[in-house]
Amino acid sequence: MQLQAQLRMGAALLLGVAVGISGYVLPGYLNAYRQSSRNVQALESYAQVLEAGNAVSAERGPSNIVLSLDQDAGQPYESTAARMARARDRADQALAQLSGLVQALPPENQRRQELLSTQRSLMRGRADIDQLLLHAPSDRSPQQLQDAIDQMIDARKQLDPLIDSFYGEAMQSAPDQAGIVQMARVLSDLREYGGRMGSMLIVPLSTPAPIAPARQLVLARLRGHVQEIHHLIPGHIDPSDQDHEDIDNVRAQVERGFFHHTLPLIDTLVAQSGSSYALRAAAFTRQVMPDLMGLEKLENLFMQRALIQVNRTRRDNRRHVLLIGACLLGFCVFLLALLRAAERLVTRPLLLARQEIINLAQGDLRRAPRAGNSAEVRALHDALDILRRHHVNSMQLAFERDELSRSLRRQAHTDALTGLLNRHALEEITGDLSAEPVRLSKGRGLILIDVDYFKPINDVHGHIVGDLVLREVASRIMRLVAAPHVAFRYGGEEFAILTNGLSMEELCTLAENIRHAIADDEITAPGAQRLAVTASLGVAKGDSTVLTWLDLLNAADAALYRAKAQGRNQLVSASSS
Ligand SMILES: Nc1nc2c(ncn2[C@@H]2O[C@H](COP(=O)(O)OP(=O)(O)OP(=O)(O)O)[C@@H](O)[C@H]2O)c(=O)[nH]1
Repeated sequence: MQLQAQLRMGAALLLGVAVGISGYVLPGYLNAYRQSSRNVQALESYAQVLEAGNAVSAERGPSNIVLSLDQDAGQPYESTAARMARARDRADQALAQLSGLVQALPPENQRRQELLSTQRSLMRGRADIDQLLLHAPSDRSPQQLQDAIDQMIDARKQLDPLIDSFYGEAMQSAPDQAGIVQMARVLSDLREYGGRMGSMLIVPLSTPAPIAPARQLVLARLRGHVQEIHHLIPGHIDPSDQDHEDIDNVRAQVERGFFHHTLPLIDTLVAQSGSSYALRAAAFTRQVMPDLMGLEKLENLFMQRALIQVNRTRRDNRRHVLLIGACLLGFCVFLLALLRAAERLVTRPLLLARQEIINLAQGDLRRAPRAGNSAEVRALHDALDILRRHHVNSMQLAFERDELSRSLRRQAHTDALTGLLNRHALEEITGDLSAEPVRLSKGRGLILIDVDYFKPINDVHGHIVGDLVLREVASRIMRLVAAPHVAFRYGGEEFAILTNGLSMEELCTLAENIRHAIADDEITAPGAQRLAVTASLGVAKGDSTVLTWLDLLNAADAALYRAKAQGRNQLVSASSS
């Protein structure tokens, strides 16, 4: 298997393991993240419904002041009316936000219905109040006043099922925040019960008049509830938690304000029913409102604390999910980079080196393109260079050897004295005449030339002059013999011309020309001696009786013999003999 494929398989295996581990760990964190997101949502919804409840409760305070408008109010009507308008805005905003939450639910859903009836009830209460405000305080009947106040209390009551429902959801979604969720609910209830008790005193204090027995009963019951849930608020709240010093302070304010001021004040006023009240309605409301706001403030702090906690958990879970995802992604990128690096640094250089080796083996000595710069790859390239140099040297040597061999071969076939091909070269063509006869190919002819009376030249003029005569005779023969005919020095003072494609007549003409070329001009020897040289020639051609090289040689030799015998300086053809 290829290295690259093996690397890819290894990377895929590692990736599989990484994905497996992530697949094992990630769902847990993902679920935790989803759960914490649901917790955040449930707590935020719960905080909104509590705010809506508080806002609707809080609208009663300024409304009560506006409605009562007694002499000791100490504040101009306009500023109190503006305060009521702000309270209405706050309630509208809170209900609108809540409406946004339940808007997605189907119209017949319980929550939507409860919210709608709250809003309707609140609108009725406001309409009653606005109607009463059209009259002077002295023209407002106690019953109309009481009805308007009761309508506002009723509007807040309409919201209770919605608060219960979001409370249940928050308790279920964020069980680890159950203590805080419950505490916020307790504070919200205290705020409403306290406000409701106060509102029930407005008409008696405004009129002034005794509190009706039925209302006294309701007041006693509400007072009982408040008493009951008072102990659910711890005296000190999580003192180890440094960012909640505020909570502790506000908690102390609530204890001082609501439990030790508002409640005793209500108790006193209820006890004064039937006699004269120590306070009028507006003054009473102004005293009580800050204590009720303290309860709201404490509740908000609790909810903020819970939201911070669940948001922190959600952020932690999201960070874990992102971290695992990023690790997986990073690992994938790392593996890809590793594969690419392996391809660039190892596989590609190896394949290119392989191609270079193949090229060298095929005799291509050019340097092929290379890749990679690691020490190992550089060592491989060095080895390739060594191989190339060795190859170049080997080829150089082989070339020189071939040259030498060609030169030796040339020398072996050349006659050193005359430069003509020698007898050995002739035998390369005719074959070994002493062995199996070799058949003549068509058109072959042979002229044998023997210098006449050469021995006396040697004897009289010396071998140096003899050699010169032989070179001159060879030179004259060469001038007349051209391809496809070839001249040889056959031995001693004897020459041979192997012809191809000549008729006997053409052979004889050539032979006669050669004879004339030798005989017609004297040869000048050193010392300006002039030597008359002649030669005898025997001519033969392949025919029906001359079939082999040996036959041809014998026929030419016999003709030459006769030329000598007949007086020399002549030619004799085998056909004429
Ligand atoms: N200078 C010289 N002489 C050679 C060479 N080769 C052979 N010879 C001489 O050539 C002579 C040949 O003499 P012969 O065979 O008697 O022939 P010839 O004297 O030419 O007489 P005919 O052929 O009968 O005319 C000998 O004396 C050889 O020594 C050579 O390369 N150089």
